[in-house]
Amino acid sequence: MANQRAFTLSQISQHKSNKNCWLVINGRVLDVTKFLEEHPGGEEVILEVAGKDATMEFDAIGHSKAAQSLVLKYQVGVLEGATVEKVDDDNNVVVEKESKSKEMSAFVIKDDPSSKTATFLEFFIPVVFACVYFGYRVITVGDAVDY
Ligand code: HEM
Repeated sequence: MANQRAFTLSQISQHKSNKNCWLVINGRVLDVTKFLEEHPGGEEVILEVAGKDATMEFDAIGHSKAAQSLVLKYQVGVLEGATVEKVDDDNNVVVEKESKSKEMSAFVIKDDPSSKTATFLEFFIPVVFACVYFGYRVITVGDAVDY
């Protein structure tokens, strides 16, 4: 599991050289020192945002899904106060079981006894009317038949 230690922006701003380079992307604090030389976009662009929140710059490039997954590899913590989405190994956002059940509760039909009575009446009243109507028809049609 990725490191969840919380850092403030002022702590992160202490790491902005090519020997010690941190930045924030989507609330994740990344130590990208070892990645600088490997970065396909060059180390200069990263050094320009070193020690800062680089989410806007990162998103503006339209980094591939592979690049977004690579971000997780360099995570050393989270930005204090930020909400970080949990992701699985394929970088898909993981929906927490707790929040799932909260969403689902909107669709749960409460076990309310008064709603059971209402359902029963909704079914029973039309049946009674149908029986009365057919009974009436049988009697009146029977009367009308001329033997
Ligand atoms: C840990 C953070 C980062 C990772 C893992 C990363 C990864 C990558 C990768 C894999 C590519 C190749 C293209 C792609 O697959 O999208 C790329 C390209 C690039 N990245 Fe990053 N990147 C990071 C941060 C940044 C930041 C903060 C900036 C800008 C301030 C930036 C600017 C660029 C640019 C300009 C390119 C070249 C795009 C092109 O040639 O079309 N990257 N990056």
